[in-house]
Amino acid sequence: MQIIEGKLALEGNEKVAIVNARFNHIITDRLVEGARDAFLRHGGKDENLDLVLVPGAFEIPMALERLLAGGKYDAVCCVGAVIRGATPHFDYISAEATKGVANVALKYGKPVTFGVLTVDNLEQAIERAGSKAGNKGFESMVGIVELLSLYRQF
Ligand SMILES: Nc1c(NC[C@H](O)[C@H](O)[C@H](O)CO)[nH]c(=O)[nH]c1=O
Ligand SMILES: CC(=O)[C@@H](O)COP(=O)(O)O
Repeated sequence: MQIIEGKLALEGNEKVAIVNARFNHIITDRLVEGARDAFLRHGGKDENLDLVLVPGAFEIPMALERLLAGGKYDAVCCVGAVIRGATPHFDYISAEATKGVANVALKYGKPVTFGVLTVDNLEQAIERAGSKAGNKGFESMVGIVELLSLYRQF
């Protein structure tokens, strides 16, 4: 049986964008740090990494669409933090961000990962932004590294 999988190493010439939602930036800034760390530690060059800032998670899909349509980037890592409040707003923002990113990714066939936290409270967000539950930004960029290697094979 042939197993086709990506390597956890960049070639060094890949151009990648991070789309970050500023909302809850106390959290999302940490996700960006994790994503950048992963990119550099897996062979990426800092001059090949761009950070695109949008107001909130709801705006991530449109920024993703414009970045991929422009053809400048080999992959896009999306990060954000949607934290449940007192109203159903959380459900709408989370759903639209998730489905929007998925739909755009399928349209362009380039590596896109979803590192947007959708959590019930700030403590859960902190745990996933560089503490006891890891860093979702780092994890999402590792996914980009793997997909860039994988998609070269087919
Ligand atoms: N409550 C959160 C938001 N809300 C803002 C929306 O994402 C959007 O920017 C606004 O509705 C204007 O279109 N965004 C997050 O990223 N996280 C939240 O917890
Ligand atoms: C995810 C959100 O939009 C949330 O932060 C909004 O809080 P609230 O539901 O209390 O207005």
